Amino acid sequence: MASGTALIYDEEMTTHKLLWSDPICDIEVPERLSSSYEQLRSYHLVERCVHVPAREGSEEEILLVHSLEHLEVAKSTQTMNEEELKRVSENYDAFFFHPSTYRCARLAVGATLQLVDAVMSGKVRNGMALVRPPGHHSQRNAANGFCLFNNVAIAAEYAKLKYGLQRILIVDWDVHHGQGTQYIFEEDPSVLYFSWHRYEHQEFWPSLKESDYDAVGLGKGKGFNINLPWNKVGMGNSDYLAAFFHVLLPTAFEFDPELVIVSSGYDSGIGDPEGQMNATPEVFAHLTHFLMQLANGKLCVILEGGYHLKSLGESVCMTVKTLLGDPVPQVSGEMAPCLSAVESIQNVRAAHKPYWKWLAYEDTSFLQNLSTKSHFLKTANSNPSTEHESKITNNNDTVKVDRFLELHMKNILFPVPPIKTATTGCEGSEHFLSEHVQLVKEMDKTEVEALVSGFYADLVKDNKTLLSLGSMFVILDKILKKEVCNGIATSPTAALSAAVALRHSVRLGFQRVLCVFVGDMQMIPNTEDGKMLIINICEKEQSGKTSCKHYFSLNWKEDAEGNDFFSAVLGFILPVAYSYQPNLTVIAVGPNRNLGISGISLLVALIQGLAESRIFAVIEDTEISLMQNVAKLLVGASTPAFGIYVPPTQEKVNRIKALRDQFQQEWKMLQCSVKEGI
Ligand SMILES: CC(O)(O)NCCCCNCCCN
Ligand SMILES: [Zn+2]
Repeated sequence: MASGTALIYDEEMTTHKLLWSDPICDIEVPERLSSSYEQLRSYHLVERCVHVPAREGSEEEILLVHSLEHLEVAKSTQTMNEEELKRVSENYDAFFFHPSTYRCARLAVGATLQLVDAVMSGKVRNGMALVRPPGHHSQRNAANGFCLFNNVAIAAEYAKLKYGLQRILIVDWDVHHGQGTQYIFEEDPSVLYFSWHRYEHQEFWPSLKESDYDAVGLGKGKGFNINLPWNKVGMGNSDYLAAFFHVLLPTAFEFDPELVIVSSGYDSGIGDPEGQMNATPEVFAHLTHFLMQLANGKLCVILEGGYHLKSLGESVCMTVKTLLGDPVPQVSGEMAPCLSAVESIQNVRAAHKPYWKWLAYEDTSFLQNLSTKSHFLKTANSNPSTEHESKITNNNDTVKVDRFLELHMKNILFPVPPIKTATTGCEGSEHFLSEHVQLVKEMDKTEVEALVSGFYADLVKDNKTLLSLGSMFVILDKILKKEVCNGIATSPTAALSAAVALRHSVRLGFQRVLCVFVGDMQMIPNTEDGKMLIINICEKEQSGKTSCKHYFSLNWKEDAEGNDFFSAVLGFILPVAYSYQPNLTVIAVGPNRNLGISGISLLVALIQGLAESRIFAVIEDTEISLMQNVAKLLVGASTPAFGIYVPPTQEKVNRIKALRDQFQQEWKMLQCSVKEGI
């Protein structure tokens, strides 16, 4: 199994720079690259990565996407003087040439391809390339928006050719629409292009009609181009996460890419003069973590934009930290997407309904047909309360943003726990022990009895249960003290152990404990006014207990053909969990589980984004192979395998929709449509 994270950086790419005054292009400065690299060094992240050198992209590789004419024009600029450079630059929208631009652009292409090779050859699992000039605006025959060659588009064509790939996902989280990439793959069903971008109803650059949500691709490519326009500035963490839960991730898992490439622009982050958005650097750790669950972890992150140096640097570090497998920091801010964001999410889901199975039963019926887009213009003048009040009044106040970020990042970059996973010497653990795993000693009986005496004492009869509780307490303590990141234990009665673990965690001081219980829960602890939130995934309604704000019973029967649990995890469990913002997650699998190992693995993999990846897993001791799968995921030893994708049935979609409709006011991350008339 490939491991390791590549970092590609060559300071020669800092020689390209603007030689004359141009208020549009003067933000694309060489320091974008050097200060990002310095930030990575200051957090000791460079030394943890595998260094892969850049190289020059060849002319042949550039011609995979660009015309010979475009290549020749670019090549001819190397020997031009400033006046000639200025004249050539004026042929393009927002581009500048320097005598070294051509060389730098070829290095940017080559660095990108080096990263694709390192990942596809298994030399590393994933990686990041810090490159400039960026690429996603450049087109077959034109430079545009600071971009000369389309690095990411060339990488996709290169990967198809060299590795015979048939499904590549490009995620473009830059705040500008990568229209170049869209044009290149518009008719190509083997490349799924997703972009969100500041749009403001076509007001914002590049102000194209084809950047709107109804540009779904052409011909055979229909459905493989996804545009999510942001029609207001000030979008934040919750808007970005909602876009992943309700648009990108369900589509990405159905598409099942063999490789994921990110057009990683950080001008969608707070403080950036171009984006004017509010998302804080740690959100990129979450976005990266989600994409690492696709394509067996094969993820190539390529720098695009990002013009506030401090915001850019912090976001780059959050991305690389996550690629390295570090715990994902708690995401800040109110977990409630704004009305405008939900509208855009609803529109793009409606536009793509004809092309994706996961959307087949989502009813977008009450939407008027898409031609009457004016229907949603009503929020163009919506009352400000439903939009995010922008934390930073104007992003141009760089010093103010620097200070905000200084404070904000202080309590985020916690020390990485020395050990990933603690476990007892339980059945089957010998298979995954490594330097990342710590065996915990048993607790002695009297100590356990003392701890359990408060409650459930009558339930704890036999020695075996007592001992399993003992090791559980030791693991929980280590997680609480942040000596380990997560832990796993087996139990003869997982339901009892989970209940005891929940009570113990609350008593130890965890304020919000999320418990996801798979199987027959037998006993349901009371959720103590919100200190716990329980999601029970069971085969049948628990006797009498109906769902309420802090207790959900989600009926689910594993599909015989494969894994149909994606819609439940992405459309319900994660939105509720992110709304709740737990500081500990307990995952328990009881007897007669109703989910396959791949469904449970998906749940464990995705839920690691919560509670700073603090997870305690307790598994019924009869489930040896499940235990090993979960343990490997917690250690980070294996890239996830989630089985054969099966779309949800109408009945299952309706069950999730019913829960969503019922609880979307309590847990606002569930929102993915605006009801008529409110
Ligand atoms: C890589 C990137 O997406 O960050 N390039 C952004 C280019 C912004 C150009 N702005 C032109 C404004 C004209 N009024
Ligand atoms: Zn951009």
